Order: sequence, then C-alpha cells, then structure tokens
Amino acid sequence: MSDPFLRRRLRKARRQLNRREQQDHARAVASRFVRCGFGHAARRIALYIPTGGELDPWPLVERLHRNRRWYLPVLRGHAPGRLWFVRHRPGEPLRPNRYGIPEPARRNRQILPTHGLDLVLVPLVGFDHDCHRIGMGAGFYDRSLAFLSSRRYWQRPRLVGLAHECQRVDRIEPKPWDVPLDAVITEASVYRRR
Ligand SMILES: Nc1nc2c(c(=O)[nH]1)N(C=O)[C@@H](CNc1ccc(C(=O)N[C@@H](CCC(=O)O)C(=O)O)cc1)CN2
Ligand SMILES: Nc1ncnc2c1ncn2[C@@H]1O[C@H](COP(=O)(O)OP(=O)(O)OP(=O)(O)O)[C@@H](O)[C@H]1O
Repeated sequence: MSDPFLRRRLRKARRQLNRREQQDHARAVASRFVRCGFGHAARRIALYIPTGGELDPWPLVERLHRNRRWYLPVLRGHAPGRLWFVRHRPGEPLRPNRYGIPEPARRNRQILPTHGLDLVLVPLVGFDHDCHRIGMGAGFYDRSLAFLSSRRYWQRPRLVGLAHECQRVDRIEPKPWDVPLDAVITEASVYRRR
C-alpha cells in the first residue's frame, strides 16, 4: 500500500478516538478474541505496545490464563528492516526505540525470530474484508513474515490483526510482498480470511 493520503487519514482516525472509546474497543476485542479461541493453543504470543491510537492489546494478557509467554517486537541494527521478538514480563524494563515505541531494554535472553512464535498480534493502520493490511509503511512486519509464503517452515504462527472498526477500508490492493492476516478483530466484528 503506498497511498500516503489514505495512510494519514486512517492514522488520524485512530488517534482521534477518545480514552473511553479506546478502552471500550480494547475490552470488546479481548472478549471476541477469547470467545473465538484464537489464543487457545498458543503458548508464545507476540503483541505490541500501542502507539498513536492503535488498539490496546493488553486487556488480552489479563484475560488469558497463565501458561503463556508474551513477546514484544524489537528493531535490531544488524538485521535492518526485520523484527525480532523478545520475551517480556510485566514490570521488566522498557526503553524507547528510534520511533519512540518502548521495547524491552534487555534483549540478551529469550529472543525469537517470527517463526518461533505461535501467534502474532499485529498492529495495523488499515485493513479490508479479506484481511489485507496497511501498516506504518516501513515494511517491518511484511519482511519479518515473508517466510510464511515459502514452505520451508511446517510450523507457522497465526497472524491476527487488532484494530478499530474505523480502520476498515473497502478494498486494499495487495502488493506482492504483503502478507495477509488470518483474521482481523475489531470492537464490532471478526473478519476471517476467505
Ligand atoms: N505499536 C507498534 N509497535 C511496532 C510497530 C507498529 O506498527 N506498532 N511496528 C510496525 O512496523 C514496528 C515499528 N515500525 C514503525 C514504523 C514507522 C513508524 C513511524 O512513526 N514513522 C513515522 C516517521 C518515521 C521517523 O520518525 O523517521 C511516520 O510514518 O510518521 C513507527 C514505527 C515495530 N513496533
Ligand atoms: N519481504 C520483503 N522483502 C523486501 N522488502 C520488503 C518486503 N516486504 C516489504 N518490503 C518493502 O517495505 C516497504 C514498505 O512496504 P508497505 O508499504 O507494504 O509497508 P506496510 O505493510 O504498510 O508496513 P509495516 O509492515 O511496517 O507495518 C516497501 O517499499 C517494500 O519494498
């Protein structure tokens, strides 16, 4: 997706939701997620620290039972353009990355590439009915998930986008490198890839 105007409009809509709406949507998404059983078998789950009005995934952590490991994306200098995922426990130190988004400050232990995860909760700027996604425009998730289109890995994480309904657009023309999500959950609905 390369339309900067659409991206800007969607980012603005996301940012303009008030605190109450943010909280209501985050809770509703967490309930749908649990009800659909998406996290049922997943043990290693990536989520994100929300920024700029992104849907807050943290109510999910409280809703799911203990024996799960949570991971946050980190940008690494020696793997430009790709995300790695570092295990995070509540209370562990975070520090802002180059975009100001907090990420785990200690990354020596428990770092995984994307294919080591069972489930990736993916932040997004826009999405459509077919679970195509518009991201921040740097291609981080697309690059990190590109292995999914090769068959080298028998084990693959499920990809679930979390969003506000106001981020849905009629149709996103996918680029060759865009990796479709398995589902997108909003406060109003669950969209599954057809
Ligand atoms: N919460 C969250 N964490 C995430 C992502 C995300 O989309 N959301 N990412 C998903 O990829 C990665 C970070 N990617 C990002 C890509 C661009 C910008 C950004 O704000 N770009 C600015 C200008 C960039 C600059 O300051 O140089 C912009 O577009 O206005 C932020 C994060 C990893 N962590
Ligand atoms: N698998 C890939 N290999 C190499 N380059 C890629 C790959 N995926 C995406 N890119 C590059 O990343 C750039 C941004 O892609 P795009 O506009 O689709 O990002 P996005 O999906 O909106 O962002 P993000 O994934 O960071 O949230 C593109 O110019 C593209 O060339």
